Amino acid sequence: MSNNYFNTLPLREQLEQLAKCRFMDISEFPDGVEALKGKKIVVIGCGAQGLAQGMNLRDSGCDVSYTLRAAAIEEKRQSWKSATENGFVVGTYEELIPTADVVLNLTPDKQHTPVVNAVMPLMKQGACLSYSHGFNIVEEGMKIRDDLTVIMVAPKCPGSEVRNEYVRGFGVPTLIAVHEDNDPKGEGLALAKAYAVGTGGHKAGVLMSSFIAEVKSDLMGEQTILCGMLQTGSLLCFDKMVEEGIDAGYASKLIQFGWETVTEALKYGGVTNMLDRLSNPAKIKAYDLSEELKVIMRPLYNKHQDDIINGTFSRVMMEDWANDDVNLLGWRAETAETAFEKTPAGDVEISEQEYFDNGILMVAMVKAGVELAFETMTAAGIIADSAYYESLHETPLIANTIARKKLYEMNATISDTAEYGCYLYNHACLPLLADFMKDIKTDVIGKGLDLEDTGVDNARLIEVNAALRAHPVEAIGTTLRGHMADMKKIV
Ligand SMILES: NC(=O)C1=CN([C@@H]2O[C@H](COP(=O)(O)OP(=O)(O)OC[C@H]3O[C@@H](n4cnc5c(N)ncnc54)[C@H](OP(=O)(O)O)[C@@H]3O)[C@@H](O)[C@H]2O)C=CC1
Ligand SMILES: CC[C@](O)(C(C)=O)C(=O)O
Ligand SMILES: [Mg+2]
Ligand SMILES: [Mg+2]
Repeated sequence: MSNNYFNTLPLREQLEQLAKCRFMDISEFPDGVEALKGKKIVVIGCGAQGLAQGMNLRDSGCDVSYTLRAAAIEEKRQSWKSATENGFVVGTYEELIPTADVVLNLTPDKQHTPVVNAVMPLMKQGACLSYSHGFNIVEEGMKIRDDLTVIMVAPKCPGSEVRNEYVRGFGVPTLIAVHEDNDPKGEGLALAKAYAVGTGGHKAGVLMSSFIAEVKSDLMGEQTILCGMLQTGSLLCFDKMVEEGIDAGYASKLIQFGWETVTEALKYGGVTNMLDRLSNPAKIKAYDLSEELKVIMRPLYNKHQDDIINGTFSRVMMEDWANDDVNLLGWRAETAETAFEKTPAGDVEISEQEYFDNGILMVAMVKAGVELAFETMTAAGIIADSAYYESLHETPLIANTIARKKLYEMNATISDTAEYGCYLYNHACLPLLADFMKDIKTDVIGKGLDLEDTGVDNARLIEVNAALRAHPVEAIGTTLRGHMADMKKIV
C-alpha cells in the first residue's frame, strides 16, 4: 500500500516498533493531570470514546469542550445532544480549534484524514493532536504539521466501559505513545501521561507503547477474541440450543448474560479461575473442547494477524470506506436479523453458577479465543503485557456490552473499524466450526452435564490443572492484575 507507513519501514524498525511496550508503574504518574492544567482540551466528536473520555477528563479537573461538524450542530444530532446535555460547551471548528492547546481526534477512523486536514490549518502553533487509535498514522501514513505534538492515548476498552469503570473508581488499561516524527517540544509524554490519568487509565495499567504496536494488536484483539469470537459463539450456541429443543428465551438469556458472567471470573483470576468455577468433569470437558477449538481456529487467527501486519486488512476495509460502507452496513443489517438478536431473553431465573454449569461450551470458546489471540499476537512481536490487555482483560468489558443489548450494543459501542473486522471473522468462523458443532449436545450448552457421580481420573485432572496454569497468559495476567487494586466487581 502506497500510504501504509508500517510497510515503508525496514523489518528491523518494524520489529522494534512492534515490541515497544513498557508497563508504567503508578509512581510514574506523580503529577496527575498537572500537565493539562490551564490547557484547553477540545474534543472532535462526541461518540463512544468522545463522550466517555471527555466526561472523565472533566471530572478529573480538565477544561474540556467539544467541536462537532457543522451539520451535527445544525441538525442537533445525537453527538450534539450528548455534549450539550452533559453541560459541555459545543462549537464549530472555526470557533474552538484555534483556542485549543490539545485536540482529541475522536472521530471514526474512516474520517480521520478529512477531519485532520480540516482542523490542522486551524490549530495554533505548537498545539497537540491526540488519537485513541493509531490507524490514521500507521495504516494511512498521515503527515502532521511539524510544529504540532502528536500523541496517542488508547483505552483498551469500549467507550461505555471507559466511563463506567471510571465512575466505579477504577479505570481501563490504556496504551500511550508519542509519534516520533512529531514531538518538537519534547512535551508529548507528559501530556499523554496526564491524559491517561485524566481518563482513569493509570488505575488499571498504562503501557508506554508505539502507534504501530497499538494498531497491530488492537486490530487483532477486536477482530478475534474480543468481538469476532463472542459474535460467532453467540450465534452458534443459540442456534444449537434451539435445534436441540431448549426454550429459545432461556437460550437467549444464557448467552446474553452468560459471556459477562463467565468472563467476570476471567477478569479476576484469569483462565484458571474461570475453569475452576466448573465441576471437575465439566472443567475437563471445557478444556478438551477448547483444545479442539484451538486446532480448528488457529489458521484463522494467524490469517487475521498476517493480514493486519501486511496491510491487507486495512486495504480491504478502506475499499469499503470508498464504497460508502456497503459491506459494513449490510453485515450490520444481517446480524440484526439473526435468530439470537431477534429472540428476547426469557423471563427465567438463571443463577450465577448455572451460567457456568450450562455454558461449558461458552467457557471453552473464551479460553480458546483468549489463548489463541495471545499466542498469535506474541508470535507476531507484540509484547505479552499488551497482548494480555488486548485479549484476556478486555473480553469481560466487551461482554458487558452484550449483556446490555446483545450484539447490537456491542457493535454499536465498538468502533466501525472493530465492527468491520468482527464481521470478517464471523463470516469465516461460522463455516469453520460447522463440523465441530455437529457433535455438540446440550450437555455442554443449555443443560449441563447430567452426572450422578462427579468423580474424575486424578492424573487427568492434575494434567488439565497444570496446563491451565502453565499458559503464558496466566503468568503475565497475575502480574498485571496485581497492579489493579481498585478493580470493582460487576457481576
Ligand atoms: N469505540 C470504542 O470503544 C473505541 C474507539 N477507539 C477509537 O476512538 C476513535 C473514535 O471512535 P468511536 O468513539 O467509536 O467513534 P463513534 O463512531 O462512536 O463517534 C464518532 C463521532 O465523530 C463524529 N463524526 C463522524 N464523522 C465525522 C466527520 N466526518 N467529521 C467530524 N465529526 C465526525 C460523530 O458525530 P456526528 O456523526 O454526529 O457528526 C461522532 O460524534 C477512533 O479512532 C476509534 O478507533 C479506541 C478504542 C475504543
Ligand atoms: C474491541 C474494539 C475496540 O478496539 C475497543 C473497544 O477497544 C474498538 O476499536 O472499538
Ligand atoms: Mg481496542
Ligand atoms: Mg479498536
